[in-house]
Amino acid sequence: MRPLAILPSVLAADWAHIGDSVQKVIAAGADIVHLDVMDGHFVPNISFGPDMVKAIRGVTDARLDVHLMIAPVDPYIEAFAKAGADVITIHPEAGPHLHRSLGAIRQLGKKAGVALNPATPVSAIEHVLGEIDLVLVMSVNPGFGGQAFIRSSLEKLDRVRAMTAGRDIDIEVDGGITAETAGLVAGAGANWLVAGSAVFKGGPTAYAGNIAAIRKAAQLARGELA
Ligand SMILES: O=C(CO)[C@H](O)[C@H](O)COP(=O)(O)O
Ligand SMILES: [Co+2]
Repeated sequence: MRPLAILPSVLAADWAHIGDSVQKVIAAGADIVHLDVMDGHFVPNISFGPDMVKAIRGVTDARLDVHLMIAPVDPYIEAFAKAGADVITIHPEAGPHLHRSLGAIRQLGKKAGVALNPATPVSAIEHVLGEIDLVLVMSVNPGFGGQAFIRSSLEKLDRVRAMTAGRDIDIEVDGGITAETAGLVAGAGANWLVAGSAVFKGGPTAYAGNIAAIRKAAQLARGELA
């Protein structure tokens, strides 16, 4: 089994104290930081750009997982790589040549991911399996935190697991992940669990308990706990 990771999405962090929030959530047990970049065009919301990634890079050595919900994506890949991303994930709909964009990410020395929207078929990754390090299964429609988990993503995770079996590819799930849904997605094959609202709810004193509850549910589903 591939290592389990819990990734807080800073979309739900305290943006007035972003550096502090990120450092506290890492100290509370988070494994990797998930950064949602939205352009108001590919998705109906605007978040932040490479300068925010650079600022967060400046306050932590933790891995940064940058989820690009922007189109066109190609002109911005290098800026996010230079800003300090470790993983860059793109949507197949965001550029004309997915294979080329993935190659560009790896050329910059970064891990490359493909994100599948709820309506995007798993076949979108079939011919780029050799070019990716990660598949991100969206379990909400992209654009906002705090949405309800879409259950059909469980079947999609199953299919992604079958398609990527035997390859060095992590399976990430993003949207509506809580202590309740974490076990379901981990049981269906996800090993990177993104959670925004469910990690940051209750403020800094609650981060450790929130992360532990998500991790425990996932570990139970993976058969790692009695
Ligand atoms: O990519 C995203 C939205 O497009 C976010 O990563 C995701 O929604 C996380 O937020 P929450 O855990 O609150 O659902
Ligand atoms: Co995301």
